[in-house]
Amino acid sequence: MQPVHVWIRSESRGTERRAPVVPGDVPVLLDAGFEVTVEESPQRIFAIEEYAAAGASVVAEGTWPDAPRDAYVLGIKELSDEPASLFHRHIYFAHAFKGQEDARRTLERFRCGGGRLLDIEYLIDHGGRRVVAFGYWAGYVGAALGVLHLAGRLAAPLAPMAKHELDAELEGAGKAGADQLLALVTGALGRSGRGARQALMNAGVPTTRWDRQETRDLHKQALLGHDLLVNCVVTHTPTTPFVEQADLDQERRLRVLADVTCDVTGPTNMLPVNTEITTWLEPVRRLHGGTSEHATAPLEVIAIDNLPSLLPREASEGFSADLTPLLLGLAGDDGPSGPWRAAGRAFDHAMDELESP
Ligand SMILES: NC(=O)c1ccc[n+]([C@@H]2O[C@H](COP(=O)([O-])OP(=O)(O)OC[C@H]3O[C@@H](n4cnc5c(N)ncnc54)[C@H](O)[C@@H]3O)[C@@H](O)[C@H]2O)c1
Repeated sequence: MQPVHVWIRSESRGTERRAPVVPGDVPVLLDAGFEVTVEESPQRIFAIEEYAAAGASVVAEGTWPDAPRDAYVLGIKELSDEPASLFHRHIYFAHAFKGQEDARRTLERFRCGGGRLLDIEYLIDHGGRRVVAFGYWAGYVGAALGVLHLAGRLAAPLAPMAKHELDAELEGAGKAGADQLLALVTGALGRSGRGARQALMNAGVPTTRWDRQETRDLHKQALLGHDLLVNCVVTHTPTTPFVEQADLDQERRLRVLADVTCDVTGPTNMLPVNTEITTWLEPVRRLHGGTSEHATAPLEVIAIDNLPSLLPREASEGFSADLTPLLLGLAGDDGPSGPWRAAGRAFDHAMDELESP
């Protein structure tokens, strides 16, 4: 077994309250012989005292550039802009392998310092499936926001909350008439689809579930016959979109799209009537004013790309439960386990692309 040092850094984004490993999972790493260091953080949902009580070493916020060279620096979202060169092995969601904004700059920083990026999005199993993701709580919050908006109970700006507060709102919405709504979840068998179904169940909203099989021959009228569509589909092959511009002038019951997938500019956007995300400040945007001819209501969209951050405690707990056993795989005598090797290959590929003209 190889000695491993995991350094949990503070998040650079002020609204990011989640943690990749929760205090309750620190002993799992310590018992396996890991060294665990945690940076202080003003916004993290878990107090630093909880990490200290669990046995982690505590250091000041933002000190990871001074971490021992062999430490794995672990976070969730983007790094701070400094230092310019990165020489550690970093584990986080960098969104830097598909030509996204800032991708090149991020990769250049790794090249400059000789560090490595093990992007959590690229931790996959033999079947190519992601092994750790925030999907469940994204679906839960996405569906909840859709119901609350339809019930006239969504107050902006949004802010991180506790699950019991959100559930109380959902229950209230159900009692106030949301249980008369009809919801459709697409991608219903996936991680976020399951979360969405649970939130709708908590609100008492009758829900239709569609996954690949049910959308093979898309029944557009059936789709438009729901008040709320919660889209949780992941697909890499362009297929018939669920809602297109031409559908909006049709007679329809559909009033709100809660787009959990948020693939708003991608070639496989299943809701091409929308091409922009919405935000915590303005969670809902109007896409169509409705038609007098059919007496149809306006159509609105909620497409927030950081939904799990609104339930930071539950999102962190679920994520940590999946990530912690994987971290143990960093210590293998024969080198890191399969998912880490897959993430390493994705990084090498991205760096090769960077070099090519
Ligand atoms: N908005 C956010 O804050 C947020 C947070 C986390 C994840 N996400 C995104 O949510 C999406 C869902 O993630 P997940 O973890 O639930 O994925 P998942 O792979 O667990 O589930 C996707 C589901 O889509 C189904 N599917 C694929 N093609 C379909 C089709 N044509 N019709 C119907 N169903 C189809 C699959 O069978 C699967 O059940 C991802 O794009 C992810 O990046 C968004």
